[in-house]
Amino acid sequence: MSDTYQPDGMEPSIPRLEVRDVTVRFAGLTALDAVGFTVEPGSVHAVIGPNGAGKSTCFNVLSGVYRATSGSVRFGGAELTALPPHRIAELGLARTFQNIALSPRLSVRDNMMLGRHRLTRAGFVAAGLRLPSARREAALHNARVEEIAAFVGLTDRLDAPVGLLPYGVQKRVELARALCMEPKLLMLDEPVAGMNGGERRDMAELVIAVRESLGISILLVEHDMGMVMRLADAVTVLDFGRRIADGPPEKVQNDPEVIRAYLGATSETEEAAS
Ligand SMILES: Nc1ncnc2c1ncn2[C@@H]1O[C@H](COP(=O)(O)OP(=O)(O)OP(=O)(O)O)[C@@H](O)[C@H]1O
Repeated sequence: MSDTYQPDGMEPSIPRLEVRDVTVRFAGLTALDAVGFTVEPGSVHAVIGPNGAGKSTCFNVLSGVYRATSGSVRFGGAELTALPPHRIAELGLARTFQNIALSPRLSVRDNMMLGRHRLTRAGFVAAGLRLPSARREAALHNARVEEIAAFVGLTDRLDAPVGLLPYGVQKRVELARALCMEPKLLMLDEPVAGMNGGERRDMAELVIAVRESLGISILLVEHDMGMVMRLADAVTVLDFGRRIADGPPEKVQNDPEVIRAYLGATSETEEAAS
């Protein structure tokens, strides 16, 4: 991993993300019930909770995939709740997905180039005709992709088709592609799900490196408690769509309602399995 990676073309200021009273209803089911939290600039903020608590719904609202029934999400001066996903991405929110969402036949380089799409100025025609301006721009994007690949430790995989890479490396490519968007807020949906111990440690180190090198905010949904407690500056806990706790990890970890929600979830799972 290189430590020379620097922000590129970013405004120096990272906006605060303010989620206020967000409610999402699906035909009779309240997936999020007046949920609120704030992601401070440059912090790592985790959203945790038992299965079905509303974590993915929350991510989907922030990235514009789902529309909130009510409530507000502000990123600096911008209200996000009425915006489509590509506009939210343009404002500097980039995300990864719980299930890998890469093009498996394309190389790592091409998948990362797709992440640069919103930053590409040359029009379709100029690019198609290979005009000098478009070629110069492509070269700059390629150089940036190589820089980011070096940072996340993917240099020797750049030309490999993503589908042939081990799972842990594919998750790393997803994160690299999100970084290619030059985000101000990086949203990671279960970044270590399905990984073995070594891969988990590598990913945790990478998240720390992103925060330290770039100073961007990171919002994390994660089941791995060890990872959350180690990485997060602040934790929001959801249960049945409601926020039941919010604060620094050590405070949240000892909160009786949080312990009850997790123990309840465990005993229900055990009952279902028996
Ligand atoms: N598109 C949808 N249509 C209907 N119900 C949905 C939809 N998406 C989520 N839900 C419901 O909303 C609730 C919250 O789901 P969500 O996936 O946000 O939880 P989660 O905390 O991410 O769970 P997990 O940890 O299992 O991923 C669940 O009851 C789920 O079934």
